[in-house]
Amino acid sequence: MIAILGAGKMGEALLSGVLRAGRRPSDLVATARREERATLLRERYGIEIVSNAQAAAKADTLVLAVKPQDMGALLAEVGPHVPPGRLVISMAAGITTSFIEDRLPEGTPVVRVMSNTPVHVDEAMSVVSAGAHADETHLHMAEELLTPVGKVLRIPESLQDGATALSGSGPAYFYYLVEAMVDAGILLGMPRAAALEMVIQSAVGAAVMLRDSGEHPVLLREGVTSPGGTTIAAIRELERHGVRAAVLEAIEAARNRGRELASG
Ligand SMILES: NC(=O)C1=CN([C@@H]2O[C@H](COP(=O)(O)OP(=O)(O)OC[C@H]3O[C@@H](n4cnc5c(N)ncnc54)[C@H](O)[C@@H]3O)[C@@H](O)[C@H]2O)C=CC1
Ligand SMILES: O=C(O)[C@@H]1CCC=N1
Repeated sequence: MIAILGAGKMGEALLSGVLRAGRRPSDLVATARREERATLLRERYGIEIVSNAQAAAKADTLVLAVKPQDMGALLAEVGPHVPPGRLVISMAAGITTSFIEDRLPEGTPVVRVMSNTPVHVDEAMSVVSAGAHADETHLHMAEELLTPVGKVLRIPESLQDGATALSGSGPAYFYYLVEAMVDAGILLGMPRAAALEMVIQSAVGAAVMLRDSGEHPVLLREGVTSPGGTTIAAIRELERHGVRAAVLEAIEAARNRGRELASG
């Protein structure tokens, strides 16, 4: 049995993905802080909503899906109820496996995961790292849980904060660019709906070519950039405004913020 502790946005997305992948609602339990949330999850997925202590006691795999700031309190609550040897999977940004291990019974296997919101459409990017007591079997169990909702990559834990900045937050950067491009369409006199459709389809087309062509992004961009044409006029402005440096600094700032989260 899998328990999702703190089934908010990410926890619910994983929960629904696991059910789409064919697990039965009776194989899952979840916990929620508010009663309305518990009722909604029960009605939407037909799963049992229990207390954190009950979930910790009955599940073989515990998925911790609360915000980093709530992790200390959650572990203090469930720590005494986790039987030895249970697999604990954390989805939280910044929280290290040692932070979790220190608050659970000695020897608890912990796998740290960073996923992203495309879990909703089975296109997530998830990265996994083993804690001190997690072995191949535990990594494999985490991968089995996450593979139905997208791609999974193993990385050393030292790269987890970087992965959080790159792929955990990644969808937000693309949405931000889409917003800005739609604004540009409005500036050029287009109706908002038309601008949105043009930008979204361009994003989808570009993403599919990136994923399926095997070409490096530089070559794909060169394919769009005609000598003396329109694209290079835009690229010159992006370069002049330092967009590449801004992206590097933004993602580094996200990585640094991740490092701060474990300390509260
Ligand atoms: N939103 C995102 O794009 C991503 C979030 N994450 C990570 O996933 C985790 C969850 O994030 P979200 O789903 O966005 O947050 P959220 O706020 O939607 O979900 C957390 C849920 O936990 C509940 N909760 C808090 N303490 C609890 C407790 N003691 N017992 C039971 N329930 C409790 C809250 O009421 C809330 O419903 C975070 O640690 C975040 O760093 C990871 C990747 C992407
Ligand atoms: O913004 C955040 O802290 C979370 C972690 C990765 C994406 N969202």
